[in-house]
Amino acid sequence: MNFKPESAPPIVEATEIAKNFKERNLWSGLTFGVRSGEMMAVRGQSGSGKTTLLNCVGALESIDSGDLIVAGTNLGHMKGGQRRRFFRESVGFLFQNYALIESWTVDRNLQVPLEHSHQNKETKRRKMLQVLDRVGLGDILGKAVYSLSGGEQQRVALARLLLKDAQVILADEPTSALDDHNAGLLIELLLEKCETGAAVMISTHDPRLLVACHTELRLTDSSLEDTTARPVHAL
Ligand SMILES: Nc1ncnc2c1ncn2[C@@H]1O[C@H](COP(=O)(O)OP(=O)(O)OP(=O)(O)O)[C@@H](O)[C@H]1O
Repeated sequence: MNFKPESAPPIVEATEIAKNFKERNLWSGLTFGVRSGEMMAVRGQSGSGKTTLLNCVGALESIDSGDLIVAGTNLGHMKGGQRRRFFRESVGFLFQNYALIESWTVDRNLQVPLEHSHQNKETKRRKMLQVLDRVGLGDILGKAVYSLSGGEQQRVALARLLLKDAQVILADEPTSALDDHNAGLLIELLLEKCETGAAVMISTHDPRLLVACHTELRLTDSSLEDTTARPVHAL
């Protein structure tokens, strides 16, 4: 793919950021950047704070010190309501547990990213069917999410992500329930998001996904040893 690290503008800029839970320092001194068109893998053992880092970049949680600028906005200075708006407008998040509302239909879940769009009902329905098709699902708009398999639910979550025009895409272990075919599809779709200018950060151990990432950030659990993080330009 045509990723040009030097020429692309930074979308995520973290400088000496730290996160604590009570007396425990999860990570500190974390400095990295993710540029438009770049896909970064976030690695580290269980409990090293990968999900928390994605949550901070997505403004779902706050950092305790340092500067975190995402899509031109300094997240350190934001209050709760502003954070929620920032998340809604600028972030696409593929959650580990999919974050679909299980009692709702697929249609109602896919309406969420289109809520503030002025398109008419028929256009929205056509878009929803298009993204379902992209992830290999047919017209399942009327089905309740709880009636779908884990892999199908994960693909509905991916379809919802595709409907959102976000500058920052965050994905938490997105291939965990996917077979090789669907993992390949997910990688292809995330790289397409990169090509349209998004910055992508993925928490993953999956070698299928790691080889597709342009850069890598490693976290170590600071309760076990010193926290270090280093961006590695792998390609
Ligand atoms: N809101 C919270 N309050 C207190 N501790 C928390 C909170 N959120 C996460 N933690 C703790 O912070 C640590 C890091 O959690 P996190 O989920 O970010 O790690 P992770 O690297 O994504 O782990 P895994 O690979 O197992 O998903 C864990 O020990 C977790 O219990």
